[in-house]
Amino acid sequence: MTAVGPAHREGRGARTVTLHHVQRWRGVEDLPGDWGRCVVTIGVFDGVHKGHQALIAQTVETARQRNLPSVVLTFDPHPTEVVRPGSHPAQLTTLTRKADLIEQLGVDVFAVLPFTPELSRLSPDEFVHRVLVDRLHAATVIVGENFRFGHKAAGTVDTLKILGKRFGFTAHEASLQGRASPEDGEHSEITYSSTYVRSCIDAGDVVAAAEALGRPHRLEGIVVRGEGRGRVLGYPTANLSLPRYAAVPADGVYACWFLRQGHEEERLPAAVSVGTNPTFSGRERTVEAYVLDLDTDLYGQQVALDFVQRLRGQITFETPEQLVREIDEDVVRTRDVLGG
Ligand SMILES: Cc1cc2nc3c(=O)[nH]c(=O)nc-3n(C[C@H](O)[C@H](O)[C@H](O)COP(=O)(O)O)c2cc1C
Ligand SMILES: Nc1ncnc2c1ncn2[C@@H]1O[C@H](COP(=O)(O)OP(=O)(O)O)[C@@H](O)[C@H]1O
Repeated sequence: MTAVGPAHREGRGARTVTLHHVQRWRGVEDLPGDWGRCVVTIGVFDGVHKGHQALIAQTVETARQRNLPSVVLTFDPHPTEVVRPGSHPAQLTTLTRKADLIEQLGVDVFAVLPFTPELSRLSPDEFVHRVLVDRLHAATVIVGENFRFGHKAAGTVDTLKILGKRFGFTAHEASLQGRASPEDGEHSEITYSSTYVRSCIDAGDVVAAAEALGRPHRLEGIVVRGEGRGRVLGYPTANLSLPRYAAVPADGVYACWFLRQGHEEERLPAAVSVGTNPTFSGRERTVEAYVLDLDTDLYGQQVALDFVQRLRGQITFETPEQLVREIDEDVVRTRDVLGG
């Protein structure tokens, strides 16, 4: 791990937290500006899918070869929301999870730029000058083939290359391709995108989403109170309060892994319902997990669900007894899918 500046910095509203020896920076002021050169990749990286993973791996590898620190520069909130308020796309990963996933890829620095209207108005030239040159001292910039930056998304990889000549860095574009599976050979490359993963999740195809992500899609939330009906039915369900833009799979019933903060070594099978509880004429769309092999109070706990397979759609049953019989079957199917 390359040492890059002090572990903790306090600046005008800027925060730095060091976790697992990886530096996390927030805000332009927080980027040191007084260190050597680096290899940087820039993007939103929502989902950290296989294409992102390949791009970040290339950045880490290039940095190692040149004995420079590797930097992942990302934005929060999603730029689309700032440019067109109300248009935030479904979010595949929270900022914290994104940081965790990216850190696992071996980067030295995870830097977040708050995406403000002011930042969105910087021309490509200004962005490069202020952020990449003045602050980061980029030696090499590696971005995805579809990368756009600066006011009105006017900047492209070619813009970076031209500005690189002027400011003394090199720019490279990396394809966002990943191999479908190692045994499929070299002709099975597919281009991954966050939009594609969102559409899989939206359609309930969590298997295709997992294939593109390289791991199951995860929803994280806090367990809140529901109607108090589940326990009466014999199937108590932990109802998740989710982050605002969370990418929720299509209504239906899913086999998931259930994880709890503070119990990191444990993952339990769960039969999960996504929908409005039409049998009871519910209105609110909820995500509720019946956790197999567990009987404990979960209210207020931070939990996560990894979506492995869709079992069926939501059904409006005529009686609660019919619903319970179907949930009996869902539990059997969940064990079949997840094993154990
Ligand atoms: C595995 C599973 C499958 C479910 N399937 C359906 C369904 O097909 N139709 C439906 O109306 N509700 C379904 N539900 C949701 C129940 O109606 C809901 O869990 C119950 O009303 C308890 O709600 P509460 O947690 O708010 O008390 C399902 C729940 C689980 C755990
Ligand atoms: N195996 C389990 N799966 C899910 N929740 C459980 C389980 N065992 C106990 N619980 C507790 O029961 C609560 C759910 O009971 P339920 O009657 O459905 O109430 P609510 O409508 O408030 O969700 C959960 O929030 C959790 O605290």
